[in-house]
Amino acid sequence: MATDGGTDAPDADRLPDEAVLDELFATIESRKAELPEGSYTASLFTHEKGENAVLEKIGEESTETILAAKDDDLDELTYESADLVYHLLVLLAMKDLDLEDLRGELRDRF
Ligand SMILES: N=c1c2ncn([C@@H]3O[C@H](COP(=O)(O)OP(=O)(O)OP(=O)(O)O)[C@@H](O)[C@H]3O)c2ncn1[C@@H]1O[C@H](COP(=O)(O)O)[C@@H](O)[C@H]1O
Repeated sequence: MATDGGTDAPDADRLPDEAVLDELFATIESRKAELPEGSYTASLFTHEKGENAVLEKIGEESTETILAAKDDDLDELTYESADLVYHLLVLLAMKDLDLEDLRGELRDRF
């Protein structure tokens, strides 16, 4: 897991679980705007091949998620799912989409 590269990240011990996705996305958007050195997330927004790198990661993490599920390894499934969701959120931010777009799409399916 990446270390925090800035001062805007929430205190994980005090953050309610239901706020984690919002805080993660806000951190990703902050990295996109401020591009701090040493941040893996920022590197994805600055690298020439950043979009391809994210797409490749989504492919890799999807495969690892599938393999964990097939192995019934629930810890690994949780870990790989988190990697997958993180990279998916980076991709949304890269395309100027946000969690509201995702929530709206899901809400429309109810
Ligand atoms: N949730 C994540 C997160 N999940 C995965 N990653 C990074 O994604 C990269 C690729 O993941 P992998 O699992 O593939 O890691 P790997 O070590 O290359 O392993 P392999 O699969 O290649 O063997 C690693 O560098 C991970 O650290 C993440 N990097 C950051 N975050 C969040 O983003 C915030 C900002 O982090 P910075 O990127 O440091 O600014 C952090 O506080 C976290 O909340």
